[in-house]
Amino acid sequence: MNPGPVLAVEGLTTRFRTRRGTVTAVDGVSFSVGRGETLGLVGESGSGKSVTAMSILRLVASPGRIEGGSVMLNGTDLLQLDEEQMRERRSTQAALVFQNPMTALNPVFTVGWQLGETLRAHGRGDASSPAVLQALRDVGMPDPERQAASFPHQMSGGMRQRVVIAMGMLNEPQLLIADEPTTALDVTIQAQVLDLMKQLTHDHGTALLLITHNMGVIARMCDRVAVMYAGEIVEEAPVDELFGNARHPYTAGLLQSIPRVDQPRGKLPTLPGAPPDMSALPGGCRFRDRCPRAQERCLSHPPLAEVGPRHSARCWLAQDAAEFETMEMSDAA
Ligand SMILES: Nc1ncnc2c1ncn2[C@@H]1O[C@H](COP(=O)(O)OP(=O)(O)OP(=O)(O)O)[C@@H](O)[C@H]1O
Repeated sequence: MNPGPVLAVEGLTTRFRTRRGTVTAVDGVSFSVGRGETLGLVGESGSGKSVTAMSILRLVASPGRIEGGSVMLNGTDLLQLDEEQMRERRSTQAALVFQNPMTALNPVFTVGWQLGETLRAHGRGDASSPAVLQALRDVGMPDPERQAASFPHQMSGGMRQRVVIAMGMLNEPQLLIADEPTTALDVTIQAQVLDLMKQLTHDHGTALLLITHNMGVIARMCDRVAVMYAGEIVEEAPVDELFGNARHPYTAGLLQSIPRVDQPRGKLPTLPGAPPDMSALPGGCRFRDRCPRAQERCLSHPPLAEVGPRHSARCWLAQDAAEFETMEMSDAA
């Protein structure tokens, strides 16, 4: 039996209707994440990554509204549930980790008490349950008894993020969404927290949607990558394929902007230009104005189409090249 993906997002569209105009932050986005798999969602600031995450869990606040698509979590469309059913799914099947752990932690209660509350909400124990100390041990806390009795402000940023991950994993969710989970941490701590998430999701078979603007994080963590630009997915591929054979000029640009150890400080290549105004999107390819390879044809909007095995790109040139390669292969056969 094929159990299907844990998360399957199809045609997700979320808009903000503001006085200054309508912003289509997420525009027909589709992807899926399987059990134990990590999908990276990468793109520059403002490309729609966080709104995608919030839309999946129906946490978009007004004036934002999900206006189309489906979000299947284990075969159930979350967009069709009532608020009560949705709350239940959020607490039992999915967990969120944000950049700032203090958004998930309450400053006036001890860490042990807060972990206990998570258990209690599901009738699985309380602060005195051995599961609390075990959860802290699982995320590599050196002295779980002492940490359980601590308040969040008495911990370092890295330790707090470990507590949030412990809290998220306590109910063994099938889906974990992590939005820039390590951006606020020191580089060495970042690596430790990422490795911890990788190990926990691997051990529990959790599907992980990892949002970041950092290609280095993607390389370290992901099985597959979806690249977002101006509200759309512009390329998707397995991680090695994307790094070795990027087909969309935007992805190629992002890859060039990865800091390299042999690069003198301050000489970071960045993508020239800026993303389009999301309330006045141009017709055609949205990357056109920044694209070194733009042509007349890019005035019409390219679909996201297959350019190789498990590899798709929203670019006319990439699609032409893929067609040419297929023709050459069939000629050779
Ligand atoms: N409350 C809001 N009202 C109006 N527009 C919004 C609101 N929240 C988000 N947006 C718009 O939605 C778009 C996508 O934002 P989003 O936060 O998802 O980007 P992002 O890729 O996650 O960026 P970052 O990496 O900076 O978090 C942006 O153009 C933003 O201006």
